[in-house]
Amino acid sequence: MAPIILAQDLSKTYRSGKLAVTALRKVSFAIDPGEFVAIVGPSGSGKSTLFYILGGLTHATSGSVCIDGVDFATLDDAERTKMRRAKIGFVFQRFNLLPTLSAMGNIEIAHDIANLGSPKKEIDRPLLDQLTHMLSIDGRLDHRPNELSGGEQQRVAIARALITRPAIVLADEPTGNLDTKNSDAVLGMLRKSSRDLKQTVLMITHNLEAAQIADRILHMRDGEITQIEKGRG
Ligand SMILES: Nc1ncnc2c1ncn2[C@@H]1O[C@H](COP(=O)(O)OP(=O)(O)OP(=O)(O)O)[C@@H](O)[C@H]1O
Repeated sequence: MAPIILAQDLSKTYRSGKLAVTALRKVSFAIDPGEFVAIVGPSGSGKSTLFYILGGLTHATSGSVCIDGVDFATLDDAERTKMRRAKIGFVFQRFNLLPTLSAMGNIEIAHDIANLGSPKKEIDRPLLDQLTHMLSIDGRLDHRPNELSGGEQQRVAIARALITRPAIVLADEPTGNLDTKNSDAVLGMLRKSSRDLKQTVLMITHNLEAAQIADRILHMRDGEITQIEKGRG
């Protein structure tokens, strides 16, 4: 099976004037389609840097990233943006929903953005129904983010990430702002999306216990992967 994410010798050095901070040092790994992988590590170990590079939001200093067989380095900025919209769904710690749109509007706009520049395509209604039901937000779709709990907002953000059937969902501390109950629900949904929808999920977290829900756990320290552990899955 060809990997959906292939990272080879990724290094990143941030420079400002004479100062240089190396955040990643020759990081390599491969992730299979449908796998749920957690990346854990202490603050400053390079997790967010890796997230931004895999999401095509910043460049590596050296090394390569292939997403679904396409090497980022072969794309110009416009092509990379297009690929990011089509292939990657993002879930952030702060939910990042648009405050003036309803939950439904937030999900629909992700579909519209992913299809920008392509012939108009209707939203996938059966998938929308499945996701909103799975995430127990079907009764909340008319509400704006400020009328939803943190857990509900994050579940809307997950529906928004999954509605485009991205090759990968990248989640950066998705439970960082949630209490235990909502955190368990969100982790459960990410687990379910990998198991039932065959969705590849890469989740960054500080929380070693949360990481156990993954199939595999990559431990980072000082910009390197120091250990690969099997999760409970
Ligand atoms: N824009 C930047 N300019 C300079 N140094 C940076 C920049 N971004 C990150 N760093 C440095 O790179 C290293 C890795 O940071 P990174 O944010 O990737 O770690 P992290 O594991 O995500 O940390 P946290 O869990 O605290 O978010 C740190 O030493 C950090 O100070």
